[in-house]
Amino acid sequence: MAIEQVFKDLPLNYLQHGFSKFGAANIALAVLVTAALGVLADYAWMLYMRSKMPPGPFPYPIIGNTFQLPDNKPWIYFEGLSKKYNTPLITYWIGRNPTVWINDAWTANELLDKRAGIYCSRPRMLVFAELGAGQNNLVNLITTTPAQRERFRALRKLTHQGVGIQQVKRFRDFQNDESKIVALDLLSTPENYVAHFERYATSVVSIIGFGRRVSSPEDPIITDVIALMHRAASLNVPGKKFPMVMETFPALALVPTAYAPWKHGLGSKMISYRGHDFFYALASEANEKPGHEDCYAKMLFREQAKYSLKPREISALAGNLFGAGSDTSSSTLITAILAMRAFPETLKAAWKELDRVVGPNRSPTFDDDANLPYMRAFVKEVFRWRSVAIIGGQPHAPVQDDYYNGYLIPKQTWVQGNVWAIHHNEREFPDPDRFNPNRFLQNHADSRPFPGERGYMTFGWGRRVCSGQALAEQGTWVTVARLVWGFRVEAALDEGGREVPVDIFNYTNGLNMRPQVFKVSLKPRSEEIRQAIVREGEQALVDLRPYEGETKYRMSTFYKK
Ligand code: HEM
Repeated sequence: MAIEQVFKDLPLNYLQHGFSKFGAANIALAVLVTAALGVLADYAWMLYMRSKMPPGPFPYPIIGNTFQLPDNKPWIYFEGLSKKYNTPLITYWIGRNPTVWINDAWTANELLDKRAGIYCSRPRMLVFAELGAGQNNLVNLITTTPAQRERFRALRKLTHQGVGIQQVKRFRDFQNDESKIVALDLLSTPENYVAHFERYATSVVSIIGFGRRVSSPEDPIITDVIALMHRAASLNVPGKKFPMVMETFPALALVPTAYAPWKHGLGSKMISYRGHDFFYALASEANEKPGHEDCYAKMLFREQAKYSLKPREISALAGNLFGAGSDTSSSTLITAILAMRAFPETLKAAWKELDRVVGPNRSPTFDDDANLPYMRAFVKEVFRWRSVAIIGGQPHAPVQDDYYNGYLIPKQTWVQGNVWAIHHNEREFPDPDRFNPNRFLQNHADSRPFPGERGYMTFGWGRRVCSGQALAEQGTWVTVARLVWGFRVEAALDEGGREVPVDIFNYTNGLNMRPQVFKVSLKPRSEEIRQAIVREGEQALVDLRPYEGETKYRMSTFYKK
């Protein structure tokens, strides 16, 4: 409804009558008193909830703690609050909306893993869900009713049929080949390492989803989708600015976009948004093309009738491969390079192992994993040191009121795992900013107890744990192992021949974070290794030929600002 219509529909004649009968001043006073009583009652409710919920800074009426937030990286601020209040759980009010932040691994494990049946839902989310990737998208599904839970199970099952742990072994050949091409590309244009990683990550999910590889870093599927993901990631960081405030005042989302600057860049419930039509077009195109019968898009259309899949669900499931899988995986590889550049002593230990087990005439493959314990620890430390989904992705929400150490966590509260704080706790990870693979070596003096078998919480928890975890872990392992095996990662030199320093804290401010662009020198470790990279890379290009292909669709054609 246009805003003009709202004013048109107001019962103005009643207002005029009221003004003449009671006087404008009296009416204004009555309105003010009612509003003040409303704010007081609301604030009393906030304070009552505050007295029951985990501790945190004192909220103000209506605005809560919003304006106490720092401009950047609130996860560091929440880590500080957790230390200040000496509690793993912090309640923080954005407007009138309390979020419970979990800052400790054991508490996260207790609530989100052990009580997974309670913490399996998502809260109502305006920015990410209703105006973003869609409320019916698996990543945003609320699971408070039996019908919602049934839908969640169906969509999650379909996702696992596509990229679940049982499936990912069959992707190893092309994932390995794409990673060989990264090494080959780094020989000729090492300065473009970010673009090579983005191409790799996008190509892998594109082959899985659509049977089509992405051969150029300039392919719009990369540039468009990753740009969109960065925007979504920055919008979803709790902050002082719009649009997070819509989460506490959902009515703001009803204002037409033309009159609502806080909504620009977001979608609308009414029109095609967030690239849904684009992903549906990509999926249909793949479905109609002969060949690659096992690709995910074809599977979705085959299962459409059985699961009563709506077009929007097909597009969301297919689009999630890119949305959840390309920026995350490529950002993790950039972090790996930063770690190698900043902590060269860890490369020496890895080279010793790789030279003994693999040698210079071939690169490491999945079969070497069991014989490369240091390399395995190295990749685990990459996931721990600077986890890309730094606040654990979207919030969880309990489906019923719950209590932890006597504190109330009301049904449908935002519950956010602060992965930064969890992975920075000195108790589990002494000297946490040091990149130290030894933490993950069995019985090493630097290793400490941590809940769960993996030793990190990079992929989330419980029933919402990342559906692409196995795919991301195996791809990151093989690519990082190949990069370490193949390259000397050293300081870049400026025009004056001086080493260009790197800053291990200089990260973007998104919900998915990555290092800000930094300069680094990547050179093959030896002539034999260089030749092996060329030989393997060229063979990989041949082996990947069946996946070559074009799409006629562009996201920009569909995506409306
Ligand atoms: C390094 C790479 C990745 C990281 C660090 C990562 C991390 C995460 C995290 C933290 C969550 C939220 C978990 C929670 O709410 O507890 C998540 C959810 C999800 N991820 Fe990933 N992810 C990665 C790669 C992928 C890939 C490659 C795919 C698919 C191809 C994928 C698909 C998904 C999906 C579908 C969800 C939503 C699950 C749900 O809400 O039920 N992710 N991921």
